[in-house]
Parts: sequence; C-alpha cells; structure tokens
Amino acid sequence: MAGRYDESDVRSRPNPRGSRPRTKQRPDHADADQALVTGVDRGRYTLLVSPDTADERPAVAMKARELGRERVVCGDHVDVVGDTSGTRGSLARIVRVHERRTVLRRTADDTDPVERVIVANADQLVVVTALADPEPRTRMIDRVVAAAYDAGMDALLCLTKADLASPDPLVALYAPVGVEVVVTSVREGTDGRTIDGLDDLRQRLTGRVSVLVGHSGVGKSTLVNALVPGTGRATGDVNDVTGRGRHTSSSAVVLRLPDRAGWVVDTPGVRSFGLAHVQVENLLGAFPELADVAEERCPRGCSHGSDAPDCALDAWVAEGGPDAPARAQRVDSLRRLLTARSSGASVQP
Ligand SMILES: Nc1nc2c(ncn2[C@@H]2O[C@H](COP(=O)(O)OP(=O)(O)OP(=O)(O)O)[C@@H](O)[C@H]2O)c(=O)[nH]1
Repeated sequence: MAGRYDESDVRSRPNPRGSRPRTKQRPDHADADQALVTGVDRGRYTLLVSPDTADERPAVAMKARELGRERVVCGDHVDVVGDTSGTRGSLARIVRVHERRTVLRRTADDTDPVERVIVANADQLVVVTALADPEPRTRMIDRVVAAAYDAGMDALLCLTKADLASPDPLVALYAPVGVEVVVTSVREGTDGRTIDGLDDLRQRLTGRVSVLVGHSGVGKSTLVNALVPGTGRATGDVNDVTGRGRHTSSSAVVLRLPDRAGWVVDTPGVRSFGLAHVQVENLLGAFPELADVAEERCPRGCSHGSDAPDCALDAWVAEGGPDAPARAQRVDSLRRLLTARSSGASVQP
C-alpha cells in the first residue's frame, strides 16, 4: 500500500488540515491550502486562506525557509501549510508562490536598478488625481500609465474634486488614447456626505483586482473608505498583526469590495514610479496612437526623442490640424518619459 500512495490519496483525506503531512509527502506539500496574500509587513504575511470558499478565513504566515530569497507580495496566490487555522497566535508557512498573471513593478528611482514588485495579479491601475488642490500633474499620470502598461495592466484615471475644477482638459487628453476616466466629487448635503461618480467607479472595479495609487491629499482615502466601509484608512488605525499604525507601513493592502464585487489594493507608500526597468518599446505601449505612427513611419532604431532625426512623430503633430495641440502634448509626454528614464532623473509626485 505504502508504495502505491500518491497525491490524490492525500487530497481525499477527510481532514487534511488536521493531520501532519507524512514525511514522504512533505516536499510536495500536497495537502497545502491555497491563499491570497492581502498584506506584507516585516516578514509577516496576512492571508485569506481558501478565498471564495465556505472555508475562507484570515490567517498570518511566514515564508518557509525553502522559498529562499523568493519574494512574496500583495496579491500573490500562494500555497500554505502548518497551522492555517487563523486562530489567534497561529502561524502558517508559505511554501509556494503561484505563477503571477501580472506584475506591477517600480524602481526606487530611475537610477536605481533594483526592481521591486509592488503588487501581483492586478488587472487595473487606478491613478487617483485631484483636479485641484493639489494640481494635477500630467507627467506623473503618464509615468503611472507607463508602469501599468509595462505590467500588462489597464489604466484608469480617477479624477477627484470635480467641484473645484473642470475635468474637461484631462478627459480630452486621456480619453482618446485608451485611458478610461472616472470623475468624482464629494458633496456635503443635509443628509450627509455623498460622492458623485462613486457608482461609476464601483462599476469599473467590479470583478477586477485594481491597484489605487495617488499622492497625499488627492482624496484616495475618502474613496477607499466609501468603497470599502469599515477599513478606517484615514488615520492612526492600529494593525492587528503588528500593533503598529497602518500608515507607518509603506506596503500595499488588499481590500475586498462589499458583496465580493472585486478587490482594491491600496498603496499608501507608493509615491514614485521609477522606471529604470521599463523598456523604451514598452513605454511606447502607453501611447498606443504614437506607437502606431512610430511603427509605420519612423526610421529603424529611432529613439523617438526630440533630437531624433526624421522621427515621424513630429510630422504627425504637424498634420494634426485642430488636434495638433493635443497631439503635441502626447508626444511631449512620451518624450519627457523617455528623457526622464534615460537621464536618470527621479520624479516624486
Ligand atoms: N473639495 C473636495 N475635497 C475633497 C474631495 N475628496 C476629498 N476631499 C478632501 O481632500 C482632503 C484629502 O482627502 P483624503 O481622502 O484624506 O486624501 P488622501 O489622498 O487619502 O491623502 P492622505 O490621507 O494624505 O494619503 C480631505 O480634506 C478631503 O475631505 C472632493 O471631491 N472635493
């Protein structure tokens, strides 16, 4: 019998979590549970074990030694063994990281060659930008969009504080180039606070894993608190796992939308998007209409920079007629990105 024992026998045991793995099975961890990594903090990982099943439960884990230097990040799907019960004081072990569908990376700045994966398996990057107070920075938006495209993610621009300034110029700039736009504004009424545009945003998050980025003061916490009531993202919330305030942590946190409608990943610490890891060709991917022109009309090996001889993007701007100013702005954005990347300049939003 022992010689014919295989993995399917292990899975069919009535209570795989309750018994220790047999020595023979240990390297395979055939009885491991699946989990989603929802937070990372100094070597401790918060998990949702068996997500979307009747057995779903939060738990805390560490990385098993056998994983070595392999990084585990928010959004990772992992296999866990040991005490995965999630009861107070329990600690599971992450033994395997599943293949990632997408990987959102940043470099600390453009001169830092060290890539850091911020979030795994996200579908969409939501750039939260205030229309005023603080003023929007198209350069920053372009960089985030480039990071999204490089990661294989969609980009969604969420323009907040529409009560303070018109969204029209930014909508005109981004809508025609494939970046979806949602506009929100907070309204104080007699019956409390409502956020116009929140339903629209919610709809675009439904069924997806969305990473929210935006710098301080743009209204991201206001949105997250409205989207996921009870998260207390605003101030001084003490983290159950570490006992430290959440906002002292720079790591991302995965939050589930009500009614299991989707997931949002809040990234309090992501304040810059160094792009040293991004390939020039991939940057063009953030500007689809420019990529078409470049592919069809630019000379081979064209750098697309403003000093590039015979770069077809200049002719394309000149041919734009009434669209010429908008085209020029897009080409300018691309070139600023190319310059920032090749000159090693760091940009903080
Ligand atoms: N006028 C106006 N103010 C807003 C709107 N949304 C948020 N605010 C205000 O903008 C300020 C910043 O909002 P937060 O939600 O704290 O912004 P945040 O991006 O999370 O910033 P940090 O908490 O610093 O990370 C707060 O005073 C909000 O009340 C809006 O639509 N219109």
